[in-house]
Amino acid sequence: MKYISTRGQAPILSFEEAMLTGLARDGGLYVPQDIPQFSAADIAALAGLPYEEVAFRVMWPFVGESFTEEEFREIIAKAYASFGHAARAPMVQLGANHFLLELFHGPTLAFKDFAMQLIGQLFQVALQRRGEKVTIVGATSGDTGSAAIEAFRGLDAVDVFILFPHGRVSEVQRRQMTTPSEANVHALALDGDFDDCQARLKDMFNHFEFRDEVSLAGVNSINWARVLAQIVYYFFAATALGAPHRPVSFTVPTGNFGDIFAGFIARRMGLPIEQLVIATNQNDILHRAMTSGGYVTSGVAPSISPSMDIQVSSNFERALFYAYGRDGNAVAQLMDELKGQGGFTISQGALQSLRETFASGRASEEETLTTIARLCAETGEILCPHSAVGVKVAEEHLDATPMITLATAHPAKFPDAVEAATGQRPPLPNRMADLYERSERVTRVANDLAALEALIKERRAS
Ligand SMILES: Cc1ncc(COP(=O)(O)O)c(C=O)c1O
Ligand SMILES: N[C@@H](CCOP(=O)(O)O)C(=O)O
Repeated sequence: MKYISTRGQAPILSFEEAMLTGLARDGGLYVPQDIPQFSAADIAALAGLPYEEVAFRVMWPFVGESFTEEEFREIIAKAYASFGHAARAPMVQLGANHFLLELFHGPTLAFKDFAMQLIGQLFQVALQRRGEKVTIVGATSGDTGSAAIEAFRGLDAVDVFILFPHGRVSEVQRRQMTTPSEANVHALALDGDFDDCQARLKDMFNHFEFRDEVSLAGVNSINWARVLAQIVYYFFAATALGAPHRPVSFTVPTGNFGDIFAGFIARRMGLPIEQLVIATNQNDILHRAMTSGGYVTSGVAPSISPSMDIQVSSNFERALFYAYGRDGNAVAQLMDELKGQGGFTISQGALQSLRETFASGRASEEETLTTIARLCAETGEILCPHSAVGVKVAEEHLDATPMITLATAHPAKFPDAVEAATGQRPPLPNRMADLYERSERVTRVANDLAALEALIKERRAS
């Protein structure tokens, strides 16, 4: 299996190379040259298997020559061993035809652990084999950062620097990033929003002298391996509800478009997904783009679902690549317009293609709070605000097909919003009950590329 860039001008890479490279050198994102196809029999055979076995069968065709089968099975086993639920991704029923897939039982209580725990193991094996070290720089609106730190803390071959927007993540998210004491972990609070963090990260990747000097690697969902790991739970959940014999729909709380793009790939692999619904908070650029065809940035408004406070949604580029018939030049032109003019218009053909796959909706702050309160009263399920955005939008798309909403974080990560809605403050699991007592270590940084690069060069272990 080989990987190509969405902008068509970067070297074609193997899975391992694409994983260690992160952003393509033409500024694009890596996607598989061909998408493996699963027959109805292949899909039916997944029903009832343990999560780890589903993970192996779904991901193996994408990985092939980069790892041996034995290595890859062992990596998967280690990745999910620390999850706090035997099913890894349990599903609960919310209504007659509505299900919630709980993706928050990993070590940092967010869906990011599914991919990050796997990537941590993959990086270790690959770097040890190559005798190399890397500098990981990540941008986070709260959850990617803590999951990355958890996956890479204490590893000799990796320094991990996480940029998060100062004052715009929840206290639990911040503490998860600032309390690890390992010398290879560096939490950086940037004066700006998540889009600024992600823009500086991409600037670093596009500054080849810096990139090569520090052996820059990325673990945001710009990294194909992140998307790959997230495809698995679409198959796991859909087969639990009767796929391939019965189609299902998914609603996904969306920010950087990585999670829902994994659903798009699952669908292209043959999984019968009827509706794939983008659920946004008040930062609704994706919903506006799907409705009007105009992808126009307008500044981030802080919300009670802070991990989705994003305007420049990285993985939308991957969806555009397919909507434009895999035309890298067209994608590169749109991305130039986004950088230069703050937006672009999606062509009629591409918009139609996107609408054939994706539906969309938005939840206001008020609607998010009332959804948390109502679900708690009606079902006893306490939702985090991101999952509540998903549930509210899913309810607008219910029909005869079972709808699965992705619950992307544990409510205890966002206790203020949950308390405002329900009067209850959800407790942290026992293993992190002392999080508020641990001492913090963080560096406040300006939104300045040169200063950030200098700090990273100085801090990383040479
Ligand atoms: C809790 C939570 N929900 C939803 C999202 C949105 O996911 P994506 O960025 O893959 O669209 C994020 C962050 O990415 C998140 O942390
Ligand atoms: N919501 C994310 C933003 C970064 O997304 P990623 O999936 O591209 O890593 C976060 O929590 O950091």
